Amino acid sequence: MCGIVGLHLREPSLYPQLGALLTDMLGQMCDRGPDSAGMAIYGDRAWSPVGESTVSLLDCPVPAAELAATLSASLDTTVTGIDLHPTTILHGVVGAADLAAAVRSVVPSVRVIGFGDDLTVLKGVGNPIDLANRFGLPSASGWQGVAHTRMATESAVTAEGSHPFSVGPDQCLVHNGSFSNHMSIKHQLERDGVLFDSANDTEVGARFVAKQLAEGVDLDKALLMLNETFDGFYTLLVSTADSFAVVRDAISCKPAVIAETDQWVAMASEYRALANLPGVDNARIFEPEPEEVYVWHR
Ligand SMILES: NC(=O)CC[C@H](N)C(=O)O
Repeated sequence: MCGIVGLHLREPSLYPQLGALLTDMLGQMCDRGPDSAGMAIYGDRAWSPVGESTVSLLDCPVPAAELAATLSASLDTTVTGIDLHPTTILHGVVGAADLAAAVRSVVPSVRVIGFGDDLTVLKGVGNPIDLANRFGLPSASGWQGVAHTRMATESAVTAEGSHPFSVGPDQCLVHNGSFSNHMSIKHQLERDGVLFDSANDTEVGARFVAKQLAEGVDLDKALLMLNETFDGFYTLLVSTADSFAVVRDAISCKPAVIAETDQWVAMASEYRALANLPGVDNARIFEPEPEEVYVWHR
């Protein structure tokens, strides 16, 4: 199983409702992955203020305020820290990659689970709705959000094994299914210098896409390349700083439904997660075709 939900808002008047809408969608998918979950929000101005970058961390051994004070001194700018156990969020007027590098030099054991100009990633072990409420997801705002409930197939039930995998700037990938040739692709990526954080098969897909994007390949092409390279079962939802994309394998046994209106584009593993969205009765609703790449841009 595993449950995927995602919402790309076109209508700015809906931005304040993003977190509430996404929480409702996530709640419908709890039974597809009740043990751990994760979510990514683009554009929440408390977590990702305009003009600042944001870095999301997992299992940070230092209180957020203490780490922020240390980083503020070393980077000579104001860094703000927010504790959302087991996730920590930091934001400041410094490049996202520089902030992440500074964090790693202060706390080498920490795991960076997301970084960018607009993106906050939150992950944990436990009931997905309990986690969402603990993180404050229902009151989050923004223009795009993704959430995932995990039923582990390829690695242990841990916070770092939960999705989204966010390994490039403002990028996220969530997956329902399992890749069957991920170890050989992982070894090839490692030979190319790519480093991994977990034993999870989905991380290999995320690293593969991030590598293509870093090399200047566009998202459509990167997902076509993923189709050509990865075997196994997958429905993937991939998001970037300006895009929202869905792709499935050739057999497409992992469910997916897309709904689209003038105000939003939404995707979920099952229709019931879309049923409460405003205006869904007038949405264009369809199941994505096998090996077809669907991309919407902001
Ligand atoms: N049930 C799933 O879809 C699992 C997704 C992925 N293979 C994982 O282990 O995290």
